[in-house]
Amino acid sequence: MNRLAHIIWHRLTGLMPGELDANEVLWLISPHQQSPLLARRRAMVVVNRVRLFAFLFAVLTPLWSIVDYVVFPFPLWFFLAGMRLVAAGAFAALVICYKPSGNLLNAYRAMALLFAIPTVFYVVSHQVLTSFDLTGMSAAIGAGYAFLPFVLLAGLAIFPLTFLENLAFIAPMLLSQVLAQILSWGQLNWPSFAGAFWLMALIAGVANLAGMSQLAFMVALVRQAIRDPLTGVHSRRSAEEILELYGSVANRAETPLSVAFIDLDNFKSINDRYGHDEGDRALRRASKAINESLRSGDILTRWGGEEFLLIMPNTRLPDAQAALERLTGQGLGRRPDGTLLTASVGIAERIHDKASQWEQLIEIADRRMYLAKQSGRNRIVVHDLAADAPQD
Ligand SMILES: Nc1nc2c(ncn2[C@@H]2O[C@H](COP(=O)(O)OP(=O)(O)OP(=O)(O)O)[C@@H](O)[C@H]2O)c(=O)[nH]1
Repeated sequence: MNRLAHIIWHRLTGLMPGELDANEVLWLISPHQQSPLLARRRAMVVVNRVRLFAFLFAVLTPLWSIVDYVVFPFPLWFFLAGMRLVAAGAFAALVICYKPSGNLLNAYRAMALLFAIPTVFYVVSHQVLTSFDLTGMSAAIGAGYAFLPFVLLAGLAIFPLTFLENLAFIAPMLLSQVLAQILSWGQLNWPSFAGAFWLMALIAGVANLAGMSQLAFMVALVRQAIRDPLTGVHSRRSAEEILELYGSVANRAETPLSVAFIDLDNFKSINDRYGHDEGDRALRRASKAINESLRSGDILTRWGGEEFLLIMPNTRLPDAQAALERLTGQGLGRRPDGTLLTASVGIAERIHDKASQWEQLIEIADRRMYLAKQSGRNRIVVHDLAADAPQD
């Protein structure tokens, strides 16, 4: 049974573009536990697309009044033109007020507003149009208003969203379609309503798949951009982005943020004695050993060469020190001669070290790491005085 489930899962994930691993496939279902850098990039893309859409709607919505003017009786045109102006104003406000901040909640809000404006427009215009007895060309144009929900649902396809995020947007749109029909209960034509609703559900399904497929490509691209190719841990560039993100969150929420510089000891001798390839393998073993002892939420990055930077959000200095003692106590893998690979570590914490900028925090941790080296290596330094005892 387990094997069957494994085969099915394997086949399904094989359908996904971008060669996602099992964890990443789950990221297509729900935003929960997505990497903060992916969430940040997604939030930027979503807000930028909301603004593009809103700009197009702000221009096109009032322009359509010209067509309405030709085909509709004056009172109906007047009412619809007023609504179009209000909607265009709301779209323009979205373009002006929303800037991509990298915050996913902010991006959801922008999307909800983008979709709420035409949804309200649709529900109200549907009411008004059904109260007029339209014939000929005006009836044909009036019927065109009923396509708005279809356009909205199809528009979801341009956003890189997870399955559940898409559902959260699709459900209210389908519900408002039902609501619009119920409000005009008298004229309800059940077969045509059921047909239209079925078509909407199909479009929603296709848009959901399109959004997830965009997200899959984005996950693969972000992974390539943020990972160090040798060890697979975060690269220095992404470390700086993470520090920027976590630093500002910690400053705002007044929460602790610890960073640890982990510099492998006497690494040059591995290269010199056993060759560069053996050195690479030792680096991979070290990053694996550190990764395995991390708590979820801690982020390991390769700062350069044989130097790693561990970012520990919401962690006070004594807790960070205890975590690093546990880690270095086990050794960071083995050297080719079988002895333990050790490291010199410098730790700094935002509140304890009064560092409001992440650059200061890095500087302090780096200085302490050099103190650890000077004091004989294989030790952890958490203050600006030389350490006196090795780890083992
Ligand atoms: N194999 C391999 N070696 C690397 C890589 N990046 C940096 N190095 C090597 O790491 C070594 C770092 O040497 P040093 O800075 O002298 O430091 P160390 O020998 O670890 O000595 P201490 O830091 O003082 O304990 C150099 O020989 C670099 O060539 C890499 O990606 N692969």
